Amino acid sequence: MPAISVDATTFALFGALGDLALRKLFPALYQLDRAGLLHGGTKLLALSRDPGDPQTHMATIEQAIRRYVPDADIDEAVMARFLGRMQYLTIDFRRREDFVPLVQMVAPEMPLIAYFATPASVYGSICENLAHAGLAEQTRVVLEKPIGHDLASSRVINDAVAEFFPESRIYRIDHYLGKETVQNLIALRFANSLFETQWNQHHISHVEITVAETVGIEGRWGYFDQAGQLRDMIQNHLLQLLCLIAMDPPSDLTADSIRDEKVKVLKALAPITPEMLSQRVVRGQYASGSVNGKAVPGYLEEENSNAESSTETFVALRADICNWRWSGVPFYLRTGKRMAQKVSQIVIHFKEPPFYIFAPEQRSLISNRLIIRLQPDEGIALQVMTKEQGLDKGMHLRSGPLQLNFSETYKRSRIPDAYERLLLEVMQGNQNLFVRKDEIEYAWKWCDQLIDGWNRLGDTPKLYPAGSWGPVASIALITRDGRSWYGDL
Ligand SMILES: NC(=O)C1=CN([C@@H]2O[C@H](COP(=O)(O)OP(=O)(O)OC[C@H]3O[C@@H](n4cnc5c(N)ncnc54)[C@H](OP(=O)(O)O)[C@@H]3O)[C@@H](O)[C@H]2O)C=CC1
Ligand SMILES: O=C1O[C@H](COP(=O)(O)O)[C@@H](O)[C@H](O)[C@H]1O
Repeated sequence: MPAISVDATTFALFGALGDLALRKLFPALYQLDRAGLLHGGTKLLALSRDPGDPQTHMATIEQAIRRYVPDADIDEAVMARFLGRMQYLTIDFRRREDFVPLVQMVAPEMPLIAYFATPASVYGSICENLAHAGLAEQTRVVLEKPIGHDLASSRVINDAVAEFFPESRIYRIDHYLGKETVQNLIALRFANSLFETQWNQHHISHVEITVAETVGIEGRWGYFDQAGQLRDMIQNHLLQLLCLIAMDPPSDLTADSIRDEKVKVLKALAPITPEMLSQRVVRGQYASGSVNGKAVPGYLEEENSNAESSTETFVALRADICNWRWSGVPFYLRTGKRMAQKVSQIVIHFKEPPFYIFAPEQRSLISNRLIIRLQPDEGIALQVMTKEQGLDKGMHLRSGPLQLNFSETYKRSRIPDAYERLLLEVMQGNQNLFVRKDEIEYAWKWCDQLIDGWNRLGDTPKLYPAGSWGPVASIALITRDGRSWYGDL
């Protein structure tokens, strides 16, 4: 039996036949059921405007689960139980009258979780219609990212939702916060005094955050071309990672204590003016190339593409945090599609010892690094200097890792998908892993100035071959400061 207890809920998935629902959300819900983490009384409502036969739609959902859940995890008894919880309803989320049959399907005594796997432009209508149907009081709403495409549009959406729901019942998803290794950042930093005493500008020279993907835009041109990598990845996932690395210790683990500390970091990010852009930020767009030995088209040759697009698929930048802890410590961020390798990692580079007593030619070797690998091969490595072994070696130094690989050390067969964790947290009414309105707004404010600068300068992205580490200029961005991207890779 699982150690945690979860109350019965009605879980209504708006956009049940969309890409996110089929690829991520239903498989995650199935895994929760398999793990015994869905209460026996929990009901699932699959909501979509497709008027076809409900049985056909349920079959589509079942097929998606069978496709995206590993074969070894498919248990026919669980599948039957899972599908038995589900009802399908055809509903246009903008039409008030369509919510009447929904009310009949919602158990009045249970919390209703309304998950919006839809474009953000319909969030306001769904909230208004839920409220009009008399369902608001029992409802927690879950909003997918991105919320808007800039500060102004995010405020419009957040305000439309806030008209009907208090902040305490709004769950804004950033799925990186549900990744086991991202949560580990909090344990690593605040449960080990070893690190926390070193975690400042006295001891750290710089920080790298890399989220490199090998995938392209996976048929999502319509969405992605309007967004670009800055809005799609930096505004949310990478800035959240930066906050978790840079924030001061929260006084407890409550949602607001953690969020308060994250907001302080976002507020302290130094502006990057248009004059600084060329030195601090590099935009790229992938051209054709080869990824993992397979030829792939360039961004402008993707399905449904527009050959004129100057949307970026890569961003590298240097961010500076203006506070006592981080003054003079650059944070180098980079993320891109169609890169050489899928890897998300954070590298903390520590400063050299204050006085050097070893052979001068070995000086360049000396550097302690903490490498936090978020995916794949989740783990932590601390690069430390030791003496080379052997009578003939004298005091020759070498760098080696103290290594913790999570799957090997803890013999865990499966690291749960981020959505499993996040869905469970919503069911438990716990907001720790969700993003507060002001976090979203400060993140947009900082990203907006970059986009405004690009627009003002008429900036166009630099091409990089698919399967590489991005435009050459992204290497110059860091070598200019006498450093290099760790490992590349
Ligand atoms: N897909 C992904 O990997 C990720 C998605 N997201 C976010 O998740 C959300 C969903 O994305 P995704 O699944 O890719 O998008 P899709 O377009 O695949 O799915 C959205 C679904 O919402 C439905 N819908 C839209 N308007 C209405 C309406 N008025 N009434 C009823 N149904 C409606 C669409 O129906 P129809 O087809 O009829 O238009 C569609 O089934 C978005 O906010 C996106 O930004 C976030 C991170 C990753
Ligand atoms: O939110 C998004 O994230 C994915 C990358 O997520 P990961 O868990 O595979 O690292 C990205 O591909 C997508 O464009 C973006 O919308």
